[in-house]
Amino acid sequence: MLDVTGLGHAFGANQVFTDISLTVNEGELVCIVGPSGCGKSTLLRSISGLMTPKSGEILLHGQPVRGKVPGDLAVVFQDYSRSLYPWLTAAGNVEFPLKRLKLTTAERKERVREALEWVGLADAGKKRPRQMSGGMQQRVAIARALAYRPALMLMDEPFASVDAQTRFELEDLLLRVRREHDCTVLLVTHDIDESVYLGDRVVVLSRPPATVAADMKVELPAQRDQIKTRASEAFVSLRSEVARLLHGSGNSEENETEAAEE
Ligand SMILES: Nc1ncnc2c1ncn2[C@@H]1O[C@H](COP(=O)(O)OP(=O)(O)OP(=O)(O)O)[C@@H](O)[C@H]1O
Repeated sequence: MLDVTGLGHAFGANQVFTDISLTVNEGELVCIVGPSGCGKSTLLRSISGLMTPKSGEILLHGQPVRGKVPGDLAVVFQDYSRSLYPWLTAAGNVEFPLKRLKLTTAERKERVREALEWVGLADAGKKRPRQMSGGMQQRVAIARALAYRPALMLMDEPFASVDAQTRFELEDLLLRVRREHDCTVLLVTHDIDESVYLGDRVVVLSRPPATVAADMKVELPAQRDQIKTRASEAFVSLRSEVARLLHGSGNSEENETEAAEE
């Protein structure tokens, strides 16, 4: 569904990445991890058509994405406080992008109701962002993306701004919704454990100028559990491998500390 080939980008003299190639197949959840500054957000912005990279090609359903935002794509950013319209209710926020689609009012309302139900906010449709916790606001952002029914959902550190408990809940919510509704997801995270817990594959980027250091299949049962999965031998071994690759790429102190903890 998504084919990225030989992507390279520089901001002035700052070569961020060179020769990034990756694919995401229909129905897959692929996580990208990499050291700070290796261009993860730049890569997602390029795929979403918000910017044009200097070299390489991005094909979505075989069609090139070059500086135009594809219609069947949705993006969820880390910063929920800036991604929701504060003057709209939760339902209004979810409904807003649907106005671009050719739907009747009844169909639009039904999609909003359904998406809010998926994320456990069936009763919160009338609340405004300021009346909701951070975790609830991020659920609204996810509901908005899901209601749109994108062919591909891009998520840039979607759970980085919420507390640990909410993060676990939102991770499981993503896995459940994705299982039940067949979404294809490309998700960027700083968190090695999260990448292994969520991913069908983990793509590890090296430090800048970044390339793909590894593209690993996550051999864990599809049904995951925050306690059992994270304690399993397969999980521990995979996370060690990702940490080793990040460490091996000679990146930031943060990742070196993680690797040292193995
Ligand atoms: N609009 C811009 N203009 C100039 N430089 C930029 C711009 N956007 C990003 N950069 C630089 O490009 C590099 C990659 O940034 P990017 O945000 O894509 O990395 P990242 O891997 O997502 O980082 P982090 O993990 O810290 O969020 C950084 O050195 C950043 O300073």
